[in-house]
Amino acid sequence: MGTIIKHYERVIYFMSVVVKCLVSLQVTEEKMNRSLLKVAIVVLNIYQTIQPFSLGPKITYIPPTLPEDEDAVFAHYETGINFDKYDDIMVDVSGTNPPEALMTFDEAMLCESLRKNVSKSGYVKPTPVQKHGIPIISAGRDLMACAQTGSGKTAAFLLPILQQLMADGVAASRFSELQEPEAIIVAPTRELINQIYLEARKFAFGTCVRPVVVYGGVSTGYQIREISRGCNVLCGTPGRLLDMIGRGKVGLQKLRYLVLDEADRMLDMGFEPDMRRLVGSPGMPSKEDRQTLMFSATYPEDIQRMAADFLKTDYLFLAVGVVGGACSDVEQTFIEVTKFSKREQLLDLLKTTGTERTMVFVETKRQADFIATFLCQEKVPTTSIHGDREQREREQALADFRSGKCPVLVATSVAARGLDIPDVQHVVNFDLPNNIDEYVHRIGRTGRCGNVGRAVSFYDPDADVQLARSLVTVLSKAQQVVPSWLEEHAFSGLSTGFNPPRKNFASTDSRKGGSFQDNMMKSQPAALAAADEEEWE
Ligand SMILES: Nc1ncnc2c1ncn2[C@@H]1O[C@H](COP(=O)(O)OP(=O)(O)OP(=O)(O)O)[C@@H](O)[C@H]1O
Repeated sequence: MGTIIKHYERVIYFMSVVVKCLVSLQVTEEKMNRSLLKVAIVVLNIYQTIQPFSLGPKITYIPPTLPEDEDAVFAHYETGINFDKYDDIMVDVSGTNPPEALMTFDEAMLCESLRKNVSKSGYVKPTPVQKHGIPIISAGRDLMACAQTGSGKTAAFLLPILQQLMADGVAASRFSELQEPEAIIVAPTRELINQIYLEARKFAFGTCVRPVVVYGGVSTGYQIREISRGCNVLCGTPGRLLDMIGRGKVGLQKLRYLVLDEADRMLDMGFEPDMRRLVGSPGMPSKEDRQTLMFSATYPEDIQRMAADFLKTDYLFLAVGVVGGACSDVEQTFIEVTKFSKREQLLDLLKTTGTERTMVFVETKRQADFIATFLCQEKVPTTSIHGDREQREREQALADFRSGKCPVLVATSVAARGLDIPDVQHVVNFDLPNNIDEYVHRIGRTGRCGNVGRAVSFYDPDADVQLARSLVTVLSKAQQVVPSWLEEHAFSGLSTGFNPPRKNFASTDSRKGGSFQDNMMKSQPAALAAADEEEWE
């Protein structure tokens, strides 16, 4: 019986690979007729259903070698016309004796090579989270920070850490079996941690500090070799990090900094046990003996609990902007649709956006494949990213989207969280998410770093009414026009029952007594519906 299942599985696996190839080659209607396409999609669906039960092939993927030339390392975003508006964002720092904020990068007293790297990255002026975060971290304080999407959180923690490591002249012992990094950075998704690594690599360029990244979907042997070549800053997704520690490749004796980025997402994705295992790993310095930094877009009760457990009692709390609020540089529009009209509406919309980079969010992996195939058929160069695609395909999809070869990227939420891709002008919520935090994160893929962007959401009254109130609140707080029909839905009574506000959400430090309760902003704790068995890390 087992053998029959294995054969069956192999056939289905083989067919699914063929379908995926056809999809990625953008096979169009002329080459493959519609009925064949339908059969192909059914096969793919069957494969996706049975795949979780199979052990799957051994992972052998090795990512392409990164270019070493300066132009590639320092390729960056141009800051947008609204970059200076960041200065008007409300900032709240609480806790005892916070250090003074800095106003310029010069005041950060960065060492020469780091200063040069910051300038080559095109950074002229720090963003608010950097102005406040850098001195707090440099002063050795633990930090819990909440700041809006695209506002420069990564550099806020990387710069002071790298500065300290460079000032202390750390250098990784090359070609040693066991590496003992001074800093560990954890983030929930492969793409996000890779992005953080690229930023670290950029700022550490030409210095002795060596960052390394580890995440799922890539050959473990390859990553072990990368670590053994020297590792000062280890960036990783939770599972792979624990794996490397468990295999004795990474020791924690020298650890000075522990950074948990997108902490709320890590909890939503069920990584709390992994986080607790990490801080309880043998050799992990106690919280008194390490500096712990947590970044989160929201500050619900479970994050406060984690902050209390992981951070020193005198940690500082930094809130930049409306926590959980949308970036006002994104123009948000809503179109009332029915489930059956969405596809045609999407096509109409994409015809107006032309070659501008557009991310289309859908709820499920199946839907992502289906919509991407549909768009390719309609001659819109499209690629897709979700947890069922192999790592090689995920990285290729991002590369094709970045380069503009495929200006449309269809994605599930989890795969696209935290992505920082230049020139994403549009975000389309083909399916609205079922919680408001997710909505804010998705639309934050555009309008980054002072640039303007546009988000269009398809609102299906049959499916999305529970989100209406939170949407109205987000729109009003971001000074956007609220359509009257959306307001009607929001206050129709239907909206309330299904969308209980998340308790204890505070945009200020809960140790002050949670003075500001922003109930309207929240929906269910984000046990992500779209998460449907995605493989994140
Ligand atoms: N001071 C600065 N000047 C110019 N560009 C900056 C500055 N700080 C950050 N950036 C750039 O802005 C972009 C967004 O930064 P980053 O990804 O750190 O944002 P984020 O706050 O982590 O966003 P998200 O919450 O969506 O993950 C990056 O491309 C980064 O290099």
